[in-house]
Amino acid sequence: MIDIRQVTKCYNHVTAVDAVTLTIRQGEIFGIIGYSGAGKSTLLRCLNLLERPTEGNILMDGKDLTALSDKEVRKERQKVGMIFQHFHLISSKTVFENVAFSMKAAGKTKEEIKIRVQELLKMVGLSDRSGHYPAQLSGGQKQRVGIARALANDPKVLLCDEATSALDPTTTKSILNLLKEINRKLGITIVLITHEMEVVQNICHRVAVMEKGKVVELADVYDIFANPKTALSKQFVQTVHSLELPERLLTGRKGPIVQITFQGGSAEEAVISETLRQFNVNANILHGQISYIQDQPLGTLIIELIGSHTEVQQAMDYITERTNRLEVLAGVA
Ligand SMILES: Nc1ncnc2c1ncn2[C@@H]1O[C@H](COP(=O)(O)OP(=O)(O)OP(=O)(O)O)[C@@H](O)[C@H]1O
Repeated sequence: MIDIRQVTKCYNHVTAVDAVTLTIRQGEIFGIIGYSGAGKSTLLRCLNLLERPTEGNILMDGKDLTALSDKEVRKERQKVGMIFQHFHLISSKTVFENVAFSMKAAGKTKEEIKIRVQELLKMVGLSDRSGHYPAQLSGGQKQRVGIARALANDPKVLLCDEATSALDPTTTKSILNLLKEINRKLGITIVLITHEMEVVQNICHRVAVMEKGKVVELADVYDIFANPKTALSKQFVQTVHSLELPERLLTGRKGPIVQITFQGGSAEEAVISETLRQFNVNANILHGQISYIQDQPLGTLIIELIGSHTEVQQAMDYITERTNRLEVLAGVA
């Protein structure tokens, strides 16, 4: 468990992180999202004291890292692995040597290193690339080496600094799947920063949204998609879940156009067909999508409801009662 208590980091006159308090739970995948300059990297680097907070404390499993000397911090840092957007591999060393590097520094024997590196390369799917140099690898393969290297000293926590931002969408997916597998199989806590909501949707259990050095929203990932509270979270959610209707569809309709959000159980019920059976209205489907976040369905549907004023109103009340989320987009009857 990582306890971040009132952490502030200032650079001269810039407050990069501003009094952040949050707890990252053991074994979760925790996302930190924000636009460029929000303070994500600085906060992440404070977690293993690559940056010393100007104020506040970082507690890892109850131990206050900010109270330790630099030497003690270096020892504690071995419990935390880190992977980077641009991989940071040593170009003059082979894949094997890159992964082995920090194990040597930690005092492991040659035999221990050999066995462990082979294990790690197998886990990241690179057993056949052991003797290759970074320049001979694709971006995805380089990141796999980065992940193997980060796991070399059996860390409890893995920090990921925009780990997939330099990769294409397919490679991104495979790296995210690998991180998910590592989290599930090894129980390692993962903290990742990103500016892509798709990454959060794909892999995270909880997310903190950052703006100007502060955490403006903290929620389970499903909840942030189903019910984003701040304008910034809404913007991020819309980058993944946006049902934009052409302007011409919003005008000249016969009835109101409503957007319905189906969450959890309601996404699997036949709310619309039951509405049509109970009330004398027709529904014209204009747009819709259903996503699965942490295996939970989240659906959005935009329909035009056609019928008498009273029946349409009753139908809307019924849908609201069943789904909790109905928003009139245009043409109230
Ligand atoms: N070493 C530094 N010296 C001075 N200012 C810094 C330093 N590192 C970060 N900053 C400033 O702190 C603020 C937050 O930067 P940070 O890199 O943490 O944001 P970020 O959300 O990670 O952005 P990005 O996604 O672009 O990396 C920015 O205004 C940045 O210019």
